[in-house]
Amino acid sequence: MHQYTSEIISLDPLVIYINNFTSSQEAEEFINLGSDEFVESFISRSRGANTRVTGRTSQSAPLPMEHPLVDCLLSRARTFMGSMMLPHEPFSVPQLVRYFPSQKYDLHTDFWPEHQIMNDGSNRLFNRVASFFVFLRDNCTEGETYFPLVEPSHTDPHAAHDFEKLYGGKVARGQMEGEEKGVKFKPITGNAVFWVNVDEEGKGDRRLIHAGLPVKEGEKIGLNLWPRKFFGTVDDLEGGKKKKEKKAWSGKWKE
Ligand SMILES: O=C(O)CCC(=O)C(=O)O
Ligand SMILES: [Fe+2]
Repeated sequence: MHQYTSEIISLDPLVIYINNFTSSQEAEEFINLGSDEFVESFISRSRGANTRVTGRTSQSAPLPMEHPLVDCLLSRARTFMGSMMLPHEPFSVPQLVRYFPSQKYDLHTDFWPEHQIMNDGSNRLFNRVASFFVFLRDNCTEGETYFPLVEPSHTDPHAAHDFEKLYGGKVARGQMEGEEKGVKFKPITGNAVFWVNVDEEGKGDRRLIHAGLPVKEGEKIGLNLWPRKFFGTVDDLEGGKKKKEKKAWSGKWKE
């Protein structure tokens, strides 16, 4: 039986740190399962073709969902989510992401501003209701995952300066334009960050913008798990009418 522990970082929006979400051995096995498949990362746009952009310079690789180890991890993630996920709601294909020195992923959200259409012919709409980002290889300096708009929930404001001590250096305050802002998570093999992207009505929460900060030295590998939630069908949305074309939106915060 695999054991992990969790710590709430922020209640609203909900961000949870998970210790030992995978063992180091599992982490290496996930890397091995995907490492032949690495290609330059692209950004999945709301509409239109996926594109390569300068804001994401990493490589990505899908993991085979039917592999018993991947299936086991997805069940672990499903159990973690409890009633947030209905039994018929699936995960997207898990995605490894790898960074070498100076590679990064600029600020973006993991949800789409417009729900996506399932490609199984059902016409159901879905979005990435939450995200798990699991650190699988931490052989690097810097390369933290940074959330500029998430402030840690403190019951005692005087405890703020003890922040790093509180989380044993795994979580630190971030900086933006010279000011202390948000939180950043240090890559530590096996540990994960979980957050909720989309509310019950299907509205995305832009406070969850985040970035993979540039790796300074070494190599960082992470794994994205994206639980999908269904929000009706195309027919509910359009009332049978053809929808107007909207400008593609990549989930990127700024150009
Ligand atoms: O590499 C990171 O720290 C974050 C990666 C990420 O946000 C993503 O792949 O969507
Ligand atoms: Fe992301």
